[in-house]
Amino acid sequence: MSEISVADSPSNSIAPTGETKFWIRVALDVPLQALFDYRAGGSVPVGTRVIVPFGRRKLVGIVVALPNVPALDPRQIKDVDQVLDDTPPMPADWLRLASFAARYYQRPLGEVMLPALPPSLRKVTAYQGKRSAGGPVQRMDSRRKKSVAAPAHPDTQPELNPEQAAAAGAIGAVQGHKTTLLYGVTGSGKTEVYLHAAQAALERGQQVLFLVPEINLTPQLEASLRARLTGLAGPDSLAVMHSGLADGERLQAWISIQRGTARILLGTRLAIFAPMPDLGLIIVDEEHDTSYKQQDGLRYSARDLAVWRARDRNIPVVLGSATPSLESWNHADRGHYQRHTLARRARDVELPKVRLVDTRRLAMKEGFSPQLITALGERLERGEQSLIFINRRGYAPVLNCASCGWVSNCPRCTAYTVLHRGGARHNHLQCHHCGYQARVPRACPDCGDQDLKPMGRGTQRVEEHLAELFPSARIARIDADSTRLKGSAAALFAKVHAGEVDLLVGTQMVAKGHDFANLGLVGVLNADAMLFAQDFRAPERLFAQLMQVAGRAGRHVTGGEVIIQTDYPEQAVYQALLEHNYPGFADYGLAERKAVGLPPYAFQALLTAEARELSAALAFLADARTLPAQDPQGFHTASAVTLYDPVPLRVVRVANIERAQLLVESANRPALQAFLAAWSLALGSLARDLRVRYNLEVDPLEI
Ligand SMILES: Nc1ncnc2c1ncn2[C@@H]1O[C@H](COP(=O)(O)OP(=O)(O)OP(=O)(O)O)[C@@H](O)[C@H]1O
Ligand SMILES: [Zn+2]
Repeated sequence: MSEISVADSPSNSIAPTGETKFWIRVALDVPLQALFDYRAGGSVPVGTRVIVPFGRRKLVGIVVALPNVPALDPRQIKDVDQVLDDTPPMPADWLRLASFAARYYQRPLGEVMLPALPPSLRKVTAYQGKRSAGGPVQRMDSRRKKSVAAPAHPDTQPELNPEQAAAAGAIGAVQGHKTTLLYGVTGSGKTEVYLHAAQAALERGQQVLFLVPEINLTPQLEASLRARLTGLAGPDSLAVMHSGLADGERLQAWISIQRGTARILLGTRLAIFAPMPDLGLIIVDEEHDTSYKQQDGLRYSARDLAVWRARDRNIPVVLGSATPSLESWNHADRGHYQRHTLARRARDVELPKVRLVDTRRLAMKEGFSPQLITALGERLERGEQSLIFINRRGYAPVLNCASCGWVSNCPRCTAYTVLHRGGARHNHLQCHHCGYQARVPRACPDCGDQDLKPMGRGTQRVEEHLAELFPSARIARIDADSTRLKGSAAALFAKVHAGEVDLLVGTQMVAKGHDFANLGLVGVLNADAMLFAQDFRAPERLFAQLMQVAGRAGRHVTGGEVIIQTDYPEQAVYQALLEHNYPGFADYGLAERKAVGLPPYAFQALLTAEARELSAALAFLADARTLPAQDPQGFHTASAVTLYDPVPLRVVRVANIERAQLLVESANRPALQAFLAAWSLALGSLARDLRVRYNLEVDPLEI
């Protein structure tokens, strides 16, 4: 993405002079590739929010241009209903970011801009109606008590080691724009480098945008930012933004950042759209993480937009990871990004020793090898914590009848229902695709046999088995089920950090970013499940995931160990893990991608269609495929673009909707972009005719 250099100039044409008519062009959150003209009573700056009539409704929109001549007959143009001036107009760089995102991801401008705002700034009812009381911003300001922020408990600031100092120095020395790829092995102290860079930016009077994949998983980071940086910039200088916030909290964070009272914004992907007048530095932690990709609506990559935004504003951006995406690694290889390496752990400890346990000829106990059981016992005896990683929640992925072969299928999806144990709903079967739930049948619905067996295992079953193996150990499970309630993830992690847990079982939620002081051993179950996935990025993701989880071991004291159970120890992914060899794995992966012309050596888009009948979805895609031939002029770059055959998705039916997809690929990004622009214009009416829902995703991460 960062190769795209088309900077959109904000379309703020000159306001009409000597005339009494003020035309405004407004972006609205409606699924139409169009902007809408209205008449205003006076001059309204570009970037202002307005309430306008639209059909029989009223909508909040954003003024994006001031045309001299409206696009329609002036007599047909309606008056603006209300000009919202309780916030400053959206700044020019924000408008540029939104128009770039709209163009690049092929969405109407209004469908990009409005959803980016906090809900209360885009709801008509927040401004009009009995209880609106001057609008949400005024209501917030009058309600808001001066926060009695906790005094910044000074945090011990370690002296940077030479590698960290070099990286922090290089980032600090950047004049104008540069992308820095901070490649630092797990536990190498990347956070410390970010903090130094952020501190320098704050001292220059700038704002800092700090993006993380998931906020609930990183309470430690928030605490460090608060302790270290708010001392410098004031108790209210840290704002936090993520999708779990209540509307009022989200509004408050947004307004404080836009007003400039907050100087640091810590947020998940949606924070990339926060207006930051003094933005001087962007940090993207765990830049490889797929959570940066929005999976519905505007399917943007916050990481890629961060690089674009930094370039547009001519400021530095730092992408950090122990396992960078191959895209970013390739940019660094080609000199587009400056790479800094932290090759050693920050504390005086060695990286953990990785062991592959070949499970092909072993007598396993409920999925545990004798080696892993012995190692767990030893760690317990020494008073150290261990982590068992299995990326599957629930008790068992499927229930099965031993006599007739019946399996628990979801009636609405082409997927098994997962057996869940206990909790408020007792035992039940649950579909992880559509949420369908059912009781566990007493007997096989097909043959009546009562011997139904759970097949395979998930976190709950592993937890149960650990309790049998180590009855006196204190066990905690961290997965999407055990952390459903607000605050529960933080509470569970706090217990782990306080040493109140001996054995921790978890999904990828435990792999991200945690700095466990007393964790000696990591055991990995069932890693092979991802080995042969069809997606060409599967090995990259598996490697990153295992490297991250392995990196939780032995962070504060030497002697960490990682045991990976596998049937395929000879696979390249595992061999590279043995040596913590990310660069080797990346070089190998890139060479392979290059040989077959896959990203980052090609650019892709994915058209997905959904319908009641698979045939309708496939027919839509087949028609979509022929559109270019019907309009060679409109699709003048079609010859540089490959359209593959439409195919059903692997999980073809979800919630009774059947899905198929068509992959589009080109070695030339501008050619692909031009193609997609023409294509997306034509797809809408085709989909309406065939009664198919579709979405077009640019740079898809999963195919
Ligand atoms: N210069 C330093 N001297 C001593 N300790 C340090 C230094 N820098 C960082 N540390 C400590 O090293 C540990 C690892 O640092 P940190 O969590 O930032 O690593 P990281 O690079 O983010 O790792 P990961 O990618 O695994 O999340 C922390 O406990 C941190 O306090
Ligand atoms: Zn289902």
